[in-house]
Amino acid sequence: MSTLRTAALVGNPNSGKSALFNALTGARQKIANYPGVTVERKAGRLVLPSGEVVELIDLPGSYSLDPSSPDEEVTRSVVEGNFAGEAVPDVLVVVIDAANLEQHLVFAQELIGLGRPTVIALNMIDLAERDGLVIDPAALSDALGVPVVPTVAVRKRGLGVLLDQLETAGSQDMSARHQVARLTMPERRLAARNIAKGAIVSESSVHQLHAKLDKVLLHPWLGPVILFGLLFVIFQAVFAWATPFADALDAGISALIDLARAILPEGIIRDLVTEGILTGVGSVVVFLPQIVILFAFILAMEQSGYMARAAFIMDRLMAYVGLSGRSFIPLLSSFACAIPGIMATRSISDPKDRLTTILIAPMMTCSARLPVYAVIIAAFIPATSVGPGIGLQGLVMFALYIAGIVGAMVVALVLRRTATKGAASGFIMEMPRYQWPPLRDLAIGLWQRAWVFLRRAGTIIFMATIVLWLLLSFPKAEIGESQVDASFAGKIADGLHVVMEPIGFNREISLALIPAMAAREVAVSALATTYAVNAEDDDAAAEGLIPQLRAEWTLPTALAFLAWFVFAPQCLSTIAVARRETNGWKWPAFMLAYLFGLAYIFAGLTYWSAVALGL
Ligand SMILES: Nc1nc2c(ncn2[C@@H]2O[C@H](COP(=O)(O)OP(=O)(O)OP(=O)(O)O)[C@@H](O)[C@H]2O)c(=O)[nH]1
Ligand SMILES: [Mg+2]
Repeated sequence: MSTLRTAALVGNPNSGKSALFNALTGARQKIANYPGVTVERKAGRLVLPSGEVVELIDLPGSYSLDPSSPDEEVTRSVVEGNFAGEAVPDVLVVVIDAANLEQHLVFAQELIGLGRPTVIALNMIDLAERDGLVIDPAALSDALGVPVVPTVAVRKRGLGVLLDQLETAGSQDMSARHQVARLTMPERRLAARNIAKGAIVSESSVHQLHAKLDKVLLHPWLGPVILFGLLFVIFQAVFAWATPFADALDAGISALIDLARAILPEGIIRDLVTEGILTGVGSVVVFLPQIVILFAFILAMEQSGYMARAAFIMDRLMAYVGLSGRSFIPLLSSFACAIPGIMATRSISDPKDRLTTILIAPMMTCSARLPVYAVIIAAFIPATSVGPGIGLQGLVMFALYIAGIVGAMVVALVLRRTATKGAASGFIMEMPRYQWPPLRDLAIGLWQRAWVFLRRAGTIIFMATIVLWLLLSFPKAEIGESQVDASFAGKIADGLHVVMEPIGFNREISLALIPAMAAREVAVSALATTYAVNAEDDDAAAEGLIPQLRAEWTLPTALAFLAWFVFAPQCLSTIAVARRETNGWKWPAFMLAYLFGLAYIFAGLTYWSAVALGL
């Protein structure tokens, strides 16, 4: 039982609670410029000027204490002290957006009305100033009866004063609070308008540029064209810009392998290090530059406010398949990884909308597929240009991403008429303001992404590679027999190959699919290790994965392999999260079955069409 005082950050979505949480506790919670980023309660610690340690809780944004979605339910239960194992927070830090004063004061009053020690963080004061708003915090404080501290969470401005107020919050005068508590919703709205009016000293309209920007970016047909154009550019960049860095990494790994060969005595250990660890893990690590480039774009789009516009543009498209734009943000998060994507569905209020979104999230191309796609594309798709500045490789990558999206939309359409039948719910999302992505946040975000990727390489991929190498290396082959044929892994692969052969998969692919259930990238490291073990001598092994793929695979097989990865639910953690979020095995089992079914069918169709076309 902790005896620390607790303070909870509450307020409307996108007011900067998590940014403030990070600034106060040194944590690295995800922040992004659209509502609904935080979906769970998160705790951290901060130290007051007196030396007292306080537990700070970051909460999902909410519009009222009357929850309309699972994430808002978390906020209410924490604030009201009903959250399992947790007492009522001692202090509420209500975070409001200075440039959206009127809207944010509605919920703020409801919170003040609870009659608990409360401090208001008047956040984003910098954006209010940029937009030509001058606000008088003292007037606001008088009207609300609680301390108001202007802050800029992302620049750590105003934090000292905020901490001082937290220190003394326990001795606040509560006498005026009961008046606020009795207000009805319409009365609160009216009061919010009046209080905001009274606190705004001056206002000039410099919104014009942003309004013009919205006219273009949200235009009925120009908007989608710009969005798809942008996605297109992103995938071109992923290939074009990454090459020099990837080549350098590749050269570094080859040098390491040569070094290991030179210093280690011939034997099992040397083989494990060169064929297993360095070849396997290295084959995935070379994709770091592409991952970083992809995320640089995603983070910039999130922070600038464009992502919410993209959701708005997609809303119409999503309505056709029975989903709302609300699903867009979780689906978009799934491009990084389906796990946070599925968790982000907590901000969807309609349960059937939410379930459908969970079920299709794994079809969004997560970043773990990037190495798989990239290695096959590099091996089989020529690096030619199909137009000014348009490379064929980037185009194929773009097509694979689109295939996932189209597949997901078709499945949603079918599900919404069958398993998760229901009408599409309306879309209400406030558009965040545009702003330049803070460079520091961008750098931190990229660093985190790169670290997640490298950590996977160092843990899951490392372990899977070692296990696979052992299974591939024993029992030892007789003279004249291939090592893979003789090995345990070879026997396992032979079994699975019977099922996979009709869709053009060879034995190495069949084998790689098994460890890839742990993480998709393992498919690449598994292939690299298998070919390295099978190579006749060190020189053949040193050639690298891509020449070996070219030598061993036909083009139809390579294309079928890509099609498989568009659909296959190749990652157990996703299934586990789906189980947690749907409270049972029914839906994850359904997800597993339909995704494997689609993967098999589409890989097969791709293979047979390619063979028929004589590719
Ligand atoms: N300019 C400026 N931007 C800010 C400030 N505080 C937060 N932001 C930005 O506002 C956006 C939203 O911040 P978050 O901390 O994710 O907001 P939140 O309240 O946690 O949002 P939810 O988790 O969705 O409820 C991010 O893009 C931040 O970089 C601020 O004081 N000034
Ligand atoms: Mg947040």
